[in-house]
Amino acid sequence: MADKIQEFESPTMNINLFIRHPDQTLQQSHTESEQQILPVFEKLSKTVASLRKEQIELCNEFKSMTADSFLGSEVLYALQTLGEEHETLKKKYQEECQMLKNRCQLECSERRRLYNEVIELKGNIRVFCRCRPMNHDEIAKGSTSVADFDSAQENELRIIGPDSSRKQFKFDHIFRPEDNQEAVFAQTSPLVVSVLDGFNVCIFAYGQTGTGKTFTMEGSAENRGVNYRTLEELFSVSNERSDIMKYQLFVSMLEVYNEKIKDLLVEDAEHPAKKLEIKQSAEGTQEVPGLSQVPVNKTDEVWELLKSGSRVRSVGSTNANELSSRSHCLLRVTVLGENLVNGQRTRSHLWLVDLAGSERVGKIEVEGERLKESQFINKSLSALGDVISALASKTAHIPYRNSKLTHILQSSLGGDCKTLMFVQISPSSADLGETICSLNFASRVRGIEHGPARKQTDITELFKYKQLVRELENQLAEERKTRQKQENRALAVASSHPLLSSLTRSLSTISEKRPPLGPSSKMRLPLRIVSNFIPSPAATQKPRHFTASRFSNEDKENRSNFKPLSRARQGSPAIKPAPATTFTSQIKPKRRASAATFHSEPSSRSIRPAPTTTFTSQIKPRRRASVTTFHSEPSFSSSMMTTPISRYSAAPQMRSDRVVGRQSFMWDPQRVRRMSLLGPSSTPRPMTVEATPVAAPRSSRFMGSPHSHIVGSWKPKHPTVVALQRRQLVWSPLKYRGSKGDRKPFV
Ligand SMILES: Nc1ncnc2c1ncn2[C@@H]1O[C@H](COP(=O)(O)OP(=O)(O)OP(=O)(O)O)[C@@H](O)[C@H]1O
Repeated sequence: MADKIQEFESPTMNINLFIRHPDQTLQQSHTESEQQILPVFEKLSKTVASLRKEQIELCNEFKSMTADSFLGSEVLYALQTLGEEHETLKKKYQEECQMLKNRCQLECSERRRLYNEVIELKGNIRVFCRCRPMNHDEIAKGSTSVADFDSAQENELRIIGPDSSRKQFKFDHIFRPEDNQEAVFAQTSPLVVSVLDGFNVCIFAYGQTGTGKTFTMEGSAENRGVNYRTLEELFSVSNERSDIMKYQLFVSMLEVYNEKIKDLLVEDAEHPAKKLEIKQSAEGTQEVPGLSQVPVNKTDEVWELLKSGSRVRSVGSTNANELSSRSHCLLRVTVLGENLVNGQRTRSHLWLVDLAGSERVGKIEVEGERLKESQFINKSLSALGDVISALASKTAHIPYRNSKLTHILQSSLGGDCKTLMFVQISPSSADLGETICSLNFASRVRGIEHGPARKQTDITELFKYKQLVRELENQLAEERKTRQKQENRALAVASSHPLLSSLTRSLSTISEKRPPLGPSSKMRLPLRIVSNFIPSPAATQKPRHFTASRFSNEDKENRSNFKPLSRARQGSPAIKPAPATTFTSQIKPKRRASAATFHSEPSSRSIRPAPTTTFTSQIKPRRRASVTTFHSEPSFSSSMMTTPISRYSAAPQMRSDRVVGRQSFMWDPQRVRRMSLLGPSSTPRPMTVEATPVAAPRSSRFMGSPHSHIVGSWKPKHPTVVALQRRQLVWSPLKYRGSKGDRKPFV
């Protein structure tokens, strides 16, 4: 039994214990009962064996088990499908994200591009004019309104002179006295929003004291101005864009008073801990280390902040304004932007500037401290004018550092920055002079942005004409060569024949005396004159005559009459008209023309048809004309004819205002443009301007006309020559000579 027990290793201890009971007495006593236990034991053994077998099977089964053993094929398929779907969706999501990212980038750049285009079209420098209502004082004193608004022309304004003449001004927008702050901001908001797109923007209010600069920029609690509305708009737009953009806005407020910078947002602005200076950062931007920068998150906190800043601002009483701003107040809004999709970050500034009054020192009768303030104000406003002028003429050096005002605004004036100027005016007849000055300055600022485009057009035209001239030159040279060869051949044949020797000699003599095929070297290139004279269409239509009743600021002719930004107003010398003008240009081939000389000739000496104005050109080969010579002939009736040069000649910025006798002077279009902006005069422009210089005796050297027989005998064949000759604006002595005196060569 024991052996049997040993034979079977019971799977359970209980069974073993039961079988291997050690008590011998029990063993003996149970001997009899063994027979009874045996069948049970066998039964149990069988059970154990079967269990053991089952266990082995289970073990094997377990060992051979895989994932498939647990799941049915449907479940597996479903899982596989889900996995694939998951992968597809993940891929799609990633693609969508990429597309969104690209779209955001595209939208951003597209928005920037479109906005840039609009601004480019409208001009990077935009000018809005705002006329305030008449105040009680002015009405009480019996002043009348000089501002005449045309309901049909929204952006035009006429100023009525003392003699009832009207001077017309045109701006990007004109706000009338009845226009409220909301209307003003509606026009301004597109520009301010571009700061959220990463552009630097500068908005400034310019004008005489008491015309509403502070009203426009700051406003009052009931009539909030551009500053507050700007921040309100920035909050609103940044909220709209919150799903793709995150913005942080900071506000700084400072004033430039007597060329010193004062932080208006510190506790004790009157006693600053440190002197504030402008420093250039590593990125090249202008920073004011130590200037407080307050983060702003909602409109509620902004108004109080702005008010606290303006309370500290330097104001003083002048006879022109009870609370006159004696400093330039600058509010800077710094925008930090982060594109949540592509992580792109931007940092841009918006400057909102309330300039100090631009009135004349004499006008406000200041002295002492006020006078000193006014001088500083004058200086910085002049510097601002210089910067704008230099930006317009695209000169390499922009004089930003000439004043604290321009230096601090350096990163926000010029380049692809957007600039908006509010020119503020008073409607009162008592302020007429100042109003005209402000409007003239604003017109010049507005005219600036169209400069480069005009210049390009001119360059294209010039290039076209130069090409034509070059073609003509080549053609003439070719023809001359061929002709020379023919003559040489004929002479050689003639000289080889004894009977013709005498004739050969005669021919040689004739050949020497004979004119060349084309015009002589002196008059060969009349067309080169086109590089100097590209008369404007107007020049061929009607004379320019500025009178008291007609002085449109649209007319670029009045550049000659520009007044400066400076308040040191002086009268500009009026240029007296000559009764008639003959422009005689002597341009020598292969030399460039860069200067002009005027000549005046008494009528008695004139040999040209009296009623016309004649351009005589002499061009010598292998010289580029560096001097263009002008003659004025009193006998000619077309005294008002205007050419580009004659226009410039009338400009005070030419090195010679008047032409006396034969005189040469250089002119530089950039200088003309710059000086025209800030010329020496700042008084209202004279009502009459003549474009023609004072007549002076003409040099006899230019009295003679090209030889008629040459002109008459030479007929150009080349289509370019023929076409060029037909052009009205190109004067050719050949054409004139061929006219037998009955044709007017230049009208
Ligand atoms: N468009 C307007 N509507 C109503 N009131 C105006 C308007 N413009 C200006 N004013 C009022 O004219 C007065 C002078 O305006 P403001 O102080 O803004 O002039 P300013 O040009 O800033 O003068 P300064 O250069 O001396 O600081 C203020 O009382 C102002 O409320």
